[in-house]
Amino acid sequence: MLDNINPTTTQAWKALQAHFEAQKEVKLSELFAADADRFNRFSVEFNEQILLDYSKNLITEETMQQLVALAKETKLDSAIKAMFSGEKINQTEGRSVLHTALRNRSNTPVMVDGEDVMPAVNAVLEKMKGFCEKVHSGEWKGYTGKAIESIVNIGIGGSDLGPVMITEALGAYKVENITTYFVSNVDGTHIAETLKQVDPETTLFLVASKTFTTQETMTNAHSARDWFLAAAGDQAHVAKHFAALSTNAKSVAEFGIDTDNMFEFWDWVGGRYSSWSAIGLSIALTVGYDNFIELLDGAHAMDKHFAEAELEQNLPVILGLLGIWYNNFFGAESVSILPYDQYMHRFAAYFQQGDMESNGKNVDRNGNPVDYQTGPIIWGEPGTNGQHAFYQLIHQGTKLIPCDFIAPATSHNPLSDHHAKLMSNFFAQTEALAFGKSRETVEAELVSAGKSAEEVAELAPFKVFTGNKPTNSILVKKITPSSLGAMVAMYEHKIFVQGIIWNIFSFDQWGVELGKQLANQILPELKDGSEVSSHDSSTNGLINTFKAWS
Ligand SMILES: O=P(O)(O)OC[C@H]1O[C@](O)(CO)[C@@H](O)[C@@H]1O
Repeated sequence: MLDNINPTTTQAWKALQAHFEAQKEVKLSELFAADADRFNRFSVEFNEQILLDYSKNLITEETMQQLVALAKETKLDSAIKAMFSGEKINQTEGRSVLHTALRNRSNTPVMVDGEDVMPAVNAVLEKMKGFCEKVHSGEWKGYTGKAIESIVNIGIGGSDLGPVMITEALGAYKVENITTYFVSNVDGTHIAETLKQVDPETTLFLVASKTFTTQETMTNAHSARDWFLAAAGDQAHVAKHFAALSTNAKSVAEFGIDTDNMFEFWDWVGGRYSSWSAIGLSIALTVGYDNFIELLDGAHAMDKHFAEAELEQNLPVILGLLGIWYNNFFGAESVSILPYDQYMHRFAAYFQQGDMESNGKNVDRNGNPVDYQTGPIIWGEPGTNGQHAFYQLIHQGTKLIPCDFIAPATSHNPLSDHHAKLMSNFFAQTEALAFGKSRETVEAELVSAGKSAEEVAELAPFKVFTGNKPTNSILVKKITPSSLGAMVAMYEHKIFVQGIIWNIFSFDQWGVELGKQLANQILPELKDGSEVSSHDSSTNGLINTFKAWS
């Protein structure tokens, strides 16, 4: 059981509040001017792979000490132990939270209900390995004897976003002769457009669903099967073209997928934490099984760091605490994740679910409404595209938006000076956000551009950058399966840290249920043309207009 501590009642919270009042006007320019060693003081390196520079945050040593005190007072240490040891910390669903066991490469026993889960984890990995070997070697043949060329992963949420993000992020590692597609949206366009690109004789569908009941996924899976059977004819051919990644063997069999083609995982794997499980089969098929294992290795190294490093030196803890500083004391509403790496273009989208589905909660672990802010809004796009879209607001808007800038030191595509240009933007942006441009500098520039005194006075206010916008810089040596695994695990654990301190349950997602229930009620009402009157006037009006127009 997790401790149950309202963070706002702790000594540390009160101290942080007083500290915030005393230093909320602090200026990054002054902090840097006063301390030549600030970069060294506020940066941590992980395994010569990842450098987290958090010196461009609105913090002093005292801030960090008090934030760490908050983590200690809210019993983060014991919560970390509880998670890794398989305690049922997902209390509203009565489940352990063990995505860390899926990548437990040291293979030490992890117990759930008195049983070590590692033999089952390893058995599924072996099965994935064998399957990948057969598909990649061409030994696995479709119903006309041809090798597999296309993989279509059908899943949504955690059964889609992680595999999409990781296969894209590891684009440089893709195996030859396999093209992977992802279908998630129940909008028929998604599956229809995908099916136009593939050939039933050479396509393997992975139906990825923890529950195997999700409306979007099952609808797409049925349409894929219909399309396949229209070409293949015989139901017996399904076995060569459909595999299931699920916890629900019964529904997999009912769908008609041979359970030999089922890759199992368990209820102690949360959907949004499931890329490390059988849900990762699309990853292993796309980038190769060995690279999938390297991904797990990287995540495991971060797990060890999270479990063992001092809180003051612990990357996920530092990130989590900084997030709390802005979310709960500065009143920041969102966090932007900005990867300066085209391969990582879905990273922010992935952690939108990871973070917002985990920590978007308004009751605490007692079931009482919280009277403080919990999970932030997560958003972002790859740099430099974001610079030409929304950075204006980050630089000169009225909202405080803490940003995580992520970039690899080495590019997989060292084409002329592209990477130097990309990186110059990465460095420039955090510098500009931190230090801005003063009125004096703006005026001097306008004068030297030959503007009159009147023009200078007129234009200057619009060209001033106040600066003092906080950022983290995450410099990665190179985006490899291992460093990516470490980075994903780092963000996962950041979310954990914050959920513990906010005294909420991070591993359920009841908030997605109501919409599903109502959609199920509305669906039969759309079947005929009769007028609907069972809802509020807006919903009735929309449904009836839809019926009239469709
Ligand atoms: O893997 P499943 O069971 O199809 O669920 C898909 C997604 O739906 C959710 O339950 C709700 O969006 C997610 O948590 C999950 O990742």
